[in-house]
Amino acid sequence: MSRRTVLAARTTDERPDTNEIRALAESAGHEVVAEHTQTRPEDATFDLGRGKVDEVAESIREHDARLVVVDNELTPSQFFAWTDRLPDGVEVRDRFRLVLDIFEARASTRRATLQVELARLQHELHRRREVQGRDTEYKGFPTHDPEGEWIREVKLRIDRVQNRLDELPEEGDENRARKHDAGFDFVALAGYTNAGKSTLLHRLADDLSLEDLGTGPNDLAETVNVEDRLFETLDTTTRRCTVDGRRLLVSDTVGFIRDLPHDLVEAFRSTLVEAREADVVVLVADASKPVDALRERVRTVLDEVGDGPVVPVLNKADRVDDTDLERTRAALPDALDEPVALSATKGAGFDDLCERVVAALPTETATFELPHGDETMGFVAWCHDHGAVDAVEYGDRVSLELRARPSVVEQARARATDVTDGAGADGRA
Ligand SMILES: Nc1nc2c(ncn2[C@@H]2O[C@H](COP(=O)(O)OP(=O)(O)OP(=O)(O)O)[C@@H](O)[C@H]2O)c(=O)[nH]1
Ligand SMILES: [Mg+2]
Repeated sequence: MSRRTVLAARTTDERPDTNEIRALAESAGHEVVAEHTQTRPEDATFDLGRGKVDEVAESIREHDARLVVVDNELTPSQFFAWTDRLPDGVEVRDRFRLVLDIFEARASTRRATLQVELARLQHELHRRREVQGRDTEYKGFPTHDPEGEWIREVKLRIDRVQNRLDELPEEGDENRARKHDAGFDFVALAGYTNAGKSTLLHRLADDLSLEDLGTGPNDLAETVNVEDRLFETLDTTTRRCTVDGRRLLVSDTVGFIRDLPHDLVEAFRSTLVEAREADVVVLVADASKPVDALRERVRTVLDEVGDGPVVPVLNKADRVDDTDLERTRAALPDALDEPVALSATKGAGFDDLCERVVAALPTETATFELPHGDETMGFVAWCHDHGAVDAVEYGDRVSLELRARPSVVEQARARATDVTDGAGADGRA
């Protein structure tokens, strides 16, 4: 529900940057009418100082606001202290609850809905544990629970949701191995929320007019028309494309955000596995962000994506001039390779990206020489289906150069041996 909203943000040693929390509040559908910031250590009662909380309360009256968003994670007691200090009927959201609200509103698949439910319950469990045994009676929140009954009840609900999640069909390791053997390479797009991952995925698949594995026809329109809706994608979408003869399964993943609440990260772990298990991760960053914010965002994502090859992308290059782009390039963490500058909406930089992704894939090459015959033709067709055939020549014998995943090349060698053995001639692999 949309509400007139006042923001409150505190950081310990620098002026708080409210851009992100504002974008989050707006993504949740709220109208931000005022903001109040403070630089100081955390106050145990409110997080911000008491005087600042009173200033926020005053601002709420003045602007007739109904909601306060605090850009930190509040403890249960801070949460209730805020509610007590504000005019009646005004609600409080901290960063966690706001992000959860957005996730809840966006969840459109059964998996995403259950994952959000799991995160909410886990958070509830932590809160209950925190207030367990305290004397204070928080509004509507029982604290006297000597038998631990409320905690048991939440745990039961967590088990129930977890069981339902476990029952959903998984893209398991077995499936992945089968697709690898069939010649598919896995590429994951990972990045901060709103960096342009979904736009890039659509462009990659559409530009090459390749088969779409299961996204609705309207989701591009939705993605492109709405400016800066955070956490647009909550479930993994996978599309197929062929680049330089290699067949890729490219997955979009849920976006990251600074301080993404731990319970949410846990709940969405299966989506993140997509990035961790990929052959190559394309790390998408929004080049139009200020350099410091961008570096921080890239680090946040890097921490989560595992140790495999990473191709960094500076997307939205259309929004910055060359000087700024160079500055951004230089500011990326040293551990990263040179980034690819790209515009997913304008379609620039795709050739570079494709080249870099293919170069990062696990690859082996082999040359085969085989006798003419039906079996060899079958072998040639198999190679085309499972990898990139860089050359085929039909001379005295058929000669073929294959470039593919090492496991595919291994299968090809076995098949070539069968062909030559069957033909009673010697083949060379
Ligand atoms: N100017 C410009 N805008 C872009 C570009 N790529 C994406 N956008 C816009 O950035 C916004 C976010 O794009 P998405 O593709 O939804 O971002 P995402 O990374 O999938 O976001 P989440 O699903 O929330 O993690 C949309 O409004 C896009 O139109 C680009 O290259 N240039
Ligand atoms: Mg997305």
